[in-house]
Amino acid sequence: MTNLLEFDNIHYAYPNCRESLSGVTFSIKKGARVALVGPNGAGKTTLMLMANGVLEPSKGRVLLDGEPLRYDSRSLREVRKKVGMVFQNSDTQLFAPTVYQDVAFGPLNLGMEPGEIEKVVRRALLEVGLAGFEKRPPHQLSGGEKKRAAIAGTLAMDPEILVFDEPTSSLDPAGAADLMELLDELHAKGATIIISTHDVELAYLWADQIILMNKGTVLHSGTPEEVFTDPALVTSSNLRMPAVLEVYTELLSRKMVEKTQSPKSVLQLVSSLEQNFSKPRADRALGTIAVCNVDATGADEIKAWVADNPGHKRGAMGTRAKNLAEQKSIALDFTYGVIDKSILRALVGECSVLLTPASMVPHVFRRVKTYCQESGNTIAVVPMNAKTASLTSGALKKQGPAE
Ligand SMILES: Nc1ncnc2c1ncn2[C@@H]1O[C@H](COP(=O)(O)OP(=O)(O)OP(=O)(O)O)[C@@H](O)[C@H]1O
Repeated sequence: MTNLLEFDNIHYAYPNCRESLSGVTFSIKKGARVALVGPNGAGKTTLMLMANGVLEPSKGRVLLDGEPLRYDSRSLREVRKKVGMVFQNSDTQLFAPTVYQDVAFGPLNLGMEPGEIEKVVRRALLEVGLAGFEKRPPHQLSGGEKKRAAIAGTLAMDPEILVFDEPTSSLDPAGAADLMELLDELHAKGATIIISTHDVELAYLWADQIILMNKGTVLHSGTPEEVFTDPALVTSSNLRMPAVLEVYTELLSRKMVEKTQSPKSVLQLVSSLEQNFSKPRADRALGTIAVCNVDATGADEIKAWVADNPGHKRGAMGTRAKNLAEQKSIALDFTYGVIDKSILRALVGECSVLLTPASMVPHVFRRVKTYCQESGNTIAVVPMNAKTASLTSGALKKQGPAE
């Protein structure tokens, strides 16, 4: 895979200050999920502002698609079409009298036709779960809604790379989980995503590349496992190990689990323990997981299915699925980490149904299938209807049948 974005020996000092970035070098591949991780003042925000040319390095180069960034206004316009930035504080990004006008601002500046603007604004608002919010003044929105409106403004430009500074910092746990699901959806549709965070749990679980920073330098660029299983590296960046790894390390030292791939989630940790204490048994009755594509299934069909299957736990991924559940008074058992939770329930013989947007259906099938391959357990994952089944062929082709 080629490098989409490269930082080559970047130095930067704010006026009359000492250097905030000192010789930062790393690259990002197309389609990556990257987390810049580091303590306060590490230089994460400053580096992100380099990604779409808001700041120009005092020394070194930023390369986009192999081409060094140029800082004249015409070149910067092109860069900002490709690299969208969502700031930590949404209030600095939202300024128009209505949500519609805010989201339309970028496309309007690009000189898009009014008909086209309307299309992209409606699509962006639908994507972030804010359809119907067009006329609302942004300052009256909740923190989570403001964040989504700011993301819609960026999506309206259809960027290839999305950069989020501390995306979950002002959100409650449910809001943060919703937002990360939205990022997963955008990633599933092909976006390259970069976030900054000091939340090690989130970075460890979500990213496939970690850029560990401290004091304006990169300590390490590598996989989450490489970074977070190295206690010296974690300590040198004033961070701590993710809780699940800390528990795993303790269990390892007591020989209560075998040394295998480091667990990323409670599910994987439980699987390691289970492998040691009770080998998976072919005769054990496991629950099934039904998956429903909410983008192509009528709300009444879903409600009827749920009524016909009262024993199933219910989970929803993404705002559209959660909104639908709320509108139709479908009580949810899982609203975050839903795939892992449904697998955990299946392991004790309980069935679940997951309501998900179309883009996440193949992902659910792949995740369950991967779990089954790794654990030796066999959990059936089934499409709720034909409109969901049609989305699963890619997932099944890649990894063989799901059941
Ligand atoms: N506008 C500015 N003027 C002067 N110095 C700044 C400015 N913005 C940031 N700095 C300094 O640059 C360094 C890096 O700050 P930066 O905000 O990039 O770090 P960060 O890793 O994003 O921190 P946080 O996690 O707290 O947001 C810090 O020493 C900070 O004081």
